[in-house]
Amino acid sequence: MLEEGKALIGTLSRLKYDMARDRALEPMPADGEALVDEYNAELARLEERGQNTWFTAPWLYAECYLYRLLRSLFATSEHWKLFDPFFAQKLYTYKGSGTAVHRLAVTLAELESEKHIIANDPEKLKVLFHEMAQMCLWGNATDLSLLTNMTPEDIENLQTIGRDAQDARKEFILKDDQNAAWEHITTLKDARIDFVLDNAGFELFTDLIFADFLVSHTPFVSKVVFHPKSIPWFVSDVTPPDFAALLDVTSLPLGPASEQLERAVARWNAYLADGTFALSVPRDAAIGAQDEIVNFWTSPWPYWDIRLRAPKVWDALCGSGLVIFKGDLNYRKLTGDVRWPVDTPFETAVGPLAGAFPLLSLRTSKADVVVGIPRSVAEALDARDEKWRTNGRYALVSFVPRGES
Ligand SMILES: O=P(O)(O)OC[C@H]1O[C@](O)(CO)[C@@H](O)[C@@H]1O
Repeated sequence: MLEEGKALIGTLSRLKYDMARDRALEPMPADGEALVDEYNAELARLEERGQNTWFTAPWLYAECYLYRLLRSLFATSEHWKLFDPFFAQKLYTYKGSGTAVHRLAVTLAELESEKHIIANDPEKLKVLFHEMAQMCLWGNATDLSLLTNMTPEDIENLQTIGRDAQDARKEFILKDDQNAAWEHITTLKDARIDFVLDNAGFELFTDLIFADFLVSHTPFVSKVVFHPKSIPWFVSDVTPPDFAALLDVTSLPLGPASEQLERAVARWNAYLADGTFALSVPRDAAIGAQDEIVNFWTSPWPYWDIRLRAPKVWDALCGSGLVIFKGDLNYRKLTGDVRWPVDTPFETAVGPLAGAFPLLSLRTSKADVVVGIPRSVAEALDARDEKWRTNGRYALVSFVPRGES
C-alpha cells in the first residue's frame, strides 16, 4: 500500500510538471468509471483544433478533466480506490469553522422557540428568508480551491454572520433576485426543492440550515433533495462521505453551543430518516459509485444541453419546485462559461434552461463570467479592483422562474 502510495505521488508530480510545460492532455484511461468516452471524445475534438494542451484547452474542460483524471489514478490503484485525497482537508477546515457553525446553530434554536410567531407573520418570514438566503450565499465564499492561502482567521472573517455582517456585505451583491425568488417560493405548497451542492463543510452546513428553515418554518416546502458529486471534485465539493461526515456528531466542530448544534444535527438525521431530506444517491454510496444523474455533475459539459446529455437529470429538475445551484462552477456551467457582455440577462445566458424549471443560483464570483449587471457597475468595478470577478468578494443571486406552458 505504501509503495503504491509513493508511486501515486510520483505520478502526480509528473502531471504537475507536464501541466507547467503546456504538454498535451493524455486520453483518460479506461478505468471502468463514468464518462471516459465523453471526456476522450471531447479531447479528440480539441486535438483537431490544436487546443489539447494544458494552456490551450478551454479552462472549463481542462479543470474538469484534471479532477476526473485524479479520480482515475486512484480508481485504477489496488489499495487507494476509495481514497479521497481532499477528505482530511475538508474535515479539518470544517472543524475550524466552529465560531460561525455554533452561532448558526444558536440562531436555528432561537427560530425553533419562535416557530408559532414566525408561522403567523408573513413579513417576518420574508425577512428571515433574506437572512437565510444570504447566509447560504456567503457560505460559498470559503471553498478550499480558492482559499488555500488563507489563515484560519481570514476564513473566520469571511464566515462572520448575523444581521450587521450581512448588511455590510449587501453592497457586494451585484445582482439580487432574492425578492423574486421569495415571491416564487410563496406560490409553492408542500413542494420539493433541489440543491445542486457545491462545497462540503461550512458551505454544506449553511445549505442544511437554509433547507431546514424552508421545511421547518414555511408551508411552501416539504422535501429537499441534495445532489452531491460522486468523486472528489474541485477540491472541496460534497461527496456522499462528506455529507455523512457532517451529519455524524463525532465530527462536529468544538464550540460553546454544542447542545444546539447536536439538536440541529439530530433533526437533520431525523429528516433524512423520514424522507424530508434526501440525497440523490444512496447515503452510503462509495466514492466512484455511478448512476445517470450523479455522473452528469462531474462531466465537463455546460448545463445548456442537460436535456440531451442527461434526460434523467432533466426530468428530475423539471419536477422540482425550485432548483438551487450553489457556487461558482455551477454558475459557469449554467452560463456556458463564455465571455458574455455583463449586461446580458441571466435568462439569456442560461439558454434552454430558462423557463424549464424555477432556477436560483447563489454564487460568489471566482471566475470571469458575470452576467445580469449594468455595464456601468462593471466599469466602475474594473476601475477600482481588477480582480473583482475572481476574488470571491462579490456575489450574485440570480433567479429565473418557470415559464408559462
Ligand atoms: O466552489 P466553487 O464556488 O464552485 O468554486 C470553484 C471555482 O474555483 C476555481 O476552481 C478556482 O478559482 C474556479 O475555476 C472554479 O470555478
